[in-house]
Amino acid sequence: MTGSSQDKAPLLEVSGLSVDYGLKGVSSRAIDSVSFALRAGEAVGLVGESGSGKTTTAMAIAGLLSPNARVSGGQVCYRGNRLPIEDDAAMRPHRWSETSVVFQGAMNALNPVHRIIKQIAEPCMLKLGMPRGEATARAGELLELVGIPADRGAAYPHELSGGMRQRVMIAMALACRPSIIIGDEPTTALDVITQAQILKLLGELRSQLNLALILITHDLSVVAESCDRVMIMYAGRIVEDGTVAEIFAKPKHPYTRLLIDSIPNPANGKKMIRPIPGDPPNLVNRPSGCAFHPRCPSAMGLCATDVPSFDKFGRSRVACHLHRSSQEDKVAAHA
Ligand SMILES: Nc1ncnc2c1ncn2[C@@H]1O[C@H](COP(=O)(O)OP(=O)(O)OP(=O)(O)O)[C@@H](O)[C@H]1O
Repeated sequence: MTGSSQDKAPLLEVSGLSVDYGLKGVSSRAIDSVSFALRAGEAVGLVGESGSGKTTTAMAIAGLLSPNARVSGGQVCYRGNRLPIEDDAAMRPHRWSETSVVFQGAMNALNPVHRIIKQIAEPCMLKLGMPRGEATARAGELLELVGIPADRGAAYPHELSGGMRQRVMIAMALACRPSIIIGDEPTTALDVITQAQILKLLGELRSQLNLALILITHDLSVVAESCDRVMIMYAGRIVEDGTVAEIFAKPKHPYTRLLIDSIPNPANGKKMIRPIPGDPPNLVNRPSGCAFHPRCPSAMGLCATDVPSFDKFGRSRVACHLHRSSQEDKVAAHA
């Protein structure tokens, strides 16, 4: 963990960010009032069930929202400057520059008919204005940086293993010298050993280049190994945010507790992922109050009517009616 980054001003500040998708005339809010800050060199895990809004949050920050998405509120500031995230054209110069994304499934993202060196050199030419020779030399350096000998640059994507292709994707993401890398399930398609190697590489690059990392995953054990902090998302909102040590030792939100409980642990005989009972909510028809209340084992009357705001606890924050300084007393009194 890197406690030293704690005192520095944020590199990225996301405030009240909301994004809606329009589909067949129906609008649904995919993320709602998402706020957080990210410091240089910090690694934050973004965790939640499928559909909780992790990718939408990432795409809004990176300027890669799909055409049917609309930023309906909030702002994103990079080094104190507001990014024009609601304007696709104005966002173009920022794309892949300040924040880059490494997606899962490199085979789909790479062009099968171009040598990998060419694919890495391209963003150096297009975004950094480098002449071809200089861009090719930089592409070779980037390959070496991600652990691939530069002379393998002549290979086509199908000639590389899945892990090597993911390393190529990381090299491409680094091409324009970003300060933030978002890994959107970057190791999901890989076997366990290759997954560990790619996570190790991201960790090494992070300290070598002082990169901030947002790691999107369903897998809390990946977060525990690779991140300083974790943010838990449910139905488009962050419900808990804190250091990995705090959240794993003392999860406050019932959803976080169930997520942690769902991790298999052969040491105590829990061999399979234990799914959380119930289904994630339909975002077109979001439950009132706390969106988790219909599935929450600890829900109270208030949870069905009032949206919980954040309360701070040390370096963590949680949005849950069970955990308000005043409410904690009430709950304890009725226990
Ligand atoms: N292009 C789109 N058009 C319409 N709805 C979308 C689009 N992309 C995402 N959504 C919806 O927005 C919500 C959030 O999706 P998002 O992909 O951000 O969640 P996620 O947490 O990243 O999920 P996953 O883990 O499955 O990738 C979901 O209800 C999803 O169906």
